[in-house]
Amino acid sequence: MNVSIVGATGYGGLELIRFLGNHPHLEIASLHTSSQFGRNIYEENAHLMHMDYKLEEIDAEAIAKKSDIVFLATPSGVSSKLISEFCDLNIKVIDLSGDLRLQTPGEYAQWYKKEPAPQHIIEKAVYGLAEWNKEQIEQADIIANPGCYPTATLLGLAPLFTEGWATGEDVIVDAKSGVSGAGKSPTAVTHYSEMNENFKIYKVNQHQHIPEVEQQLGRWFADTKPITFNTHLVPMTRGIMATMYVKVNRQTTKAELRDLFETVYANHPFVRIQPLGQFPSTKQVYGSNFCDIGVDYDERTGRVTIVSVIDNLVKGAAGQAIQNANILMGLKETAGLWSAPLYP
Ligand SMILES: NC(=O)C1=CN([C@@H]2O[C@H](COP(=O)(O)OP(=O)(O)OC[C@H]3O[C@@H](n4cnc5c(N)ncnc54)[C@H](OP(=O)(O)O)[C@@H]3O)[C@@H](O)[C@H]2O)C=CC1
Ligand SMILES: CC(=O)N[C@@H](CCC(=O)OP(=O)(O)O)C(=O)O
Repeated sequence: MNVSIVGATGYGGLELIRFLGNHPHLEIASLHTSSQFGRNIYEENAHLMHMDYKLEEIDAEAIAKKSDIVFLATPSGVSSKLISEFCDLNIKVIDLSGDLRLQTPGEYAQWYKKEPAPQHIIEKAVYGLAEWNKEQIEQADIIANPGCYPTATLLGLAPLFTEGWATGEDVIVDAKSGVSGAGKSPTAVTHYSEMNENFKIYKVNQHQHIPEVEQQLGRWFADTKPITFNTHLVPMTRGIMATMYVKVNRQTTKAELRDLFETVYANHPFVRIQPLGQFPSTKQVYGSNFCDIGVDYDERTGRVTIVSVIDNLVKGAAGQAIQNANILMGLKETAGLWSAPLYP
C-alpha cells in the first residue's frame, strides 16, 4: 500500500519517513513540500542520506493517483484549507495538525485564532486516539490525529473516565514537553540560548489542547467539568510528561488502582503500566511509540496521581499516525512500530 506525506520536511514529516522506511506494508510513494520543490529530502536532512526522494509540489489529484493514504504533517491553519481538495478523491487522509480535532468550529476559532475547516469535513473526521476509537478509525475516511499533550493526558485519564471512577471535577494536568514539540523552525522562545538550562511555563490556562482533552473526556463521561491544564518547555529535544491529579468517587488502594490500569490496557501493546511505586521518565520511551504510565493513590487527600510519558514526535504525532494507518488498512496495529526505545 502506498502513502504520501505533505509537510515531509518538518519534524513530524521526517519522523513519518523514518518509521515508514521500515514498514513491512506501507511504502512511501511521494513526499511533498510548499517551498522546496525539486530538491531531494536528504539535501537538508543528512540523516536521510540513504534515501532518495525528490520533493514534489502539493497536487491533490496526483497524490490520490499514487497513494492510498496521505499524511498531512502541516501547521495548523494549513490542513483546514488543503483538506477540501482531498475530500472528493479516492484517498484516506490522516491529519497531524489540530485543524480537524475539535467538533465545534467556534471552539477552533477561539483557541487556535484561525479560520476553522468546513463543518461537513469536521463532521467526517474521526478522532484518532488509536487505543480508544479503533472501530471508528477502521471505517474513517479522514482521521484527526490527536495532539501530543492530549495523547499523553487522555491515555492517562481514560481508565478513570471510562470505568466510572472519575467525579468529573477538579482534574489538574501539569504537562512538560521537549522543544521539538514546537516544530522545526527556531523561535525566540525555543532557540538554544533561550532554552538551554531554562524551564518555562507557557500558554497558561490558554493552551489550544485544553478543549481537545475536554471534548474526549466529555465523550467518556458526560458530567466532565472544565480542567486545569498547563504546559512547560523543558531543555530536551523529545518527550512529554503529563502529571495528573484527579479525585475519584471511591476509597481505593494503590494496588486496586494499578489493577484498573493494567486491566484496561491489557490488550493495548503500546501502553505499558509501571509496577506499583515506579514512575516513568521520558527517556524510557525515547524514539518509540510507547506510552508509559505510573499511578499512585494518596490516602491522605483521596487523590490519584497519574504520570504519563510519550515521545511527542512518535506516539504524540508520526507513530500514532502510522498506528492509525495500520488500523485503517486492516494491518497489525504494531506494524512498522514495534521497536524498542533508544536507550541510553
Ligand atoms: N512536533 C510535534 O511534536 C507535534 C506536532 N504536531 C502537529 O503536526 C504538524 C506538523 O508539526 P511539525 O512537523 O512539528 O512542524 P514543522 O514546523 O516542523 O513542519 C511543518 C512543515 O509543514 C510545511 N508547511 C509549512 N507551511 C505550509 C503550507 N502553507 N502549505 C503546505 N505545507 C506547509 C513545511 O514544509 P515545507 O516548507 O517544505 O512545505 C514544514 O516543514 C503541526 O500541525 C503540529 O502542530 C502534532 C503533534 C506533535
Ligand atoms: C512544545 C510546544 O510548543 N508544543 C506545541 C505543540 C503544538 C501542536 O502540536 O499543535 P497542534 O497539536 O495544536 O496542532 C504547543 O504547545 O503549542
